[in-house]
Amino acid sequence: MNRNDGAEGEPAIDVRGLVKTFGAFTAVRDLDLRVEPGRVHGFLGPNGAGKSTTIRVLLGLYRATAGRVRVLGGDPAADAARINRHVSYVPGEVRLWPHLTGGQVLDALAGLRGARDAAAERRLAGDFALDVRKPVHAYSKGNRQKVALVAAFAAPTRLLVLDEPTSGLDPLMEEVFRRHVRDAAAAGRTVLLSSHLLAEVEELCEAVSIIKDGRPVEAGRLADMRHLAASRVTARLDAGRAPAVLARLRALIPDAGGTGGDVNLSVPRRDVAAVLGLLAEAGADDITCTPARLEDLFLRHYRVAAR
Ligand SMILES: Nc1ncnc2c1ncn2[C@@H]1O[C@H](COP(=O)(O)OP(=O)(O)OP(=O)(O)O)[C@@H](O)[C@H]1O
Repeated sequence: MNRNDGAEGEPAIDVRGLVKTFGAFTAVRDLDLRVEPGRVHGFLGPNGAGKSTTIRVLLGLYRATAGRVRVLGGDPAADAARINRHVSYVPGEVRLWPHLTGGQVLDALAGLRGARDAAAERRLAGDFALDVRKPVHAYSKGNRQKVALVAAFAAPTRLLVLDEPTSGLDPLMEEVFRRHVRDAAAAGRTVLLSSHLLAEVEELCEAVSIIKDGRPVEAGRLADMRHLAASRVTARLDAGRAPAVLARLRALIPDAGGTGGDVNLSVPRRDVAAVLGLLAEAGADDITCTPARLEDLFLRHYRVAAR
């Protein structure tokens, strides 16, 4: 398989109507996931939402119960070995051969893949401050994760599937990780990133898919989602005038309310200018406007999931 395999412009990952059951339990239902080539795509959802299960189907480790799954133009259920030569995978909990050194693990992984870029491995091990001479059993969780990340980024692959890859990394190494994700995308590689670090997702991902209880709840470009998210507007009004001003605000924000003269509003972006104008005209003091944070949008989905 080379870069020209598959139809031109075909998504790197194209999942339609995926269902995965374990006995009577349905872990994933009716999931669509489309990841464009050369993009960093966030895959989000609360614990147990079905992210790792979906990823295992993409890698050919689990067989889909129903649905259509295409990875790099192929079917992982039929062709996992061929597809996975072009895929780097990092799980959240990295298990390695305990008696090998980090360097020997890198040798073994490259041997299994049949392709290697040793210079890139050395550079990455340096960036991640990984001592490859140590045996795996002497590594911390973070260091085991670094071995997997060095192997993943250094391998000459087209797709990186990263399942909570930074859960053991300290903030400095997390920054090194982000730099390499950006470099991978700049080099035309595709990244599927499952993460609970919403700031990481917000910084790295151009698009996200959010799932809960195995079902898709939101998918799209982050720029569009930011546009949909609401800004927070607060202000202090003269208590006597507050009821009249709130009545006018309700024409724009139906659930606008306040205690005494304090107002605290969640305002869709398109209404921000009108609301600020109205408050200024009403002589409000201490007006603040905090732009939409994607984290609020993500957490809303998480909270709904927790109910
Ligand atoms: N092999 C299995 N057999 C039975 N149930 C499973 C199996 N693997 C996963 N599940 C169940 O499927 C659901 C989805 O699990 P999954 O690990 O895919 O979630 P996740 O989104 O990756 O969660 P987390 O963020 O906690 O890693 C969970 O309820 C889990 O218990």
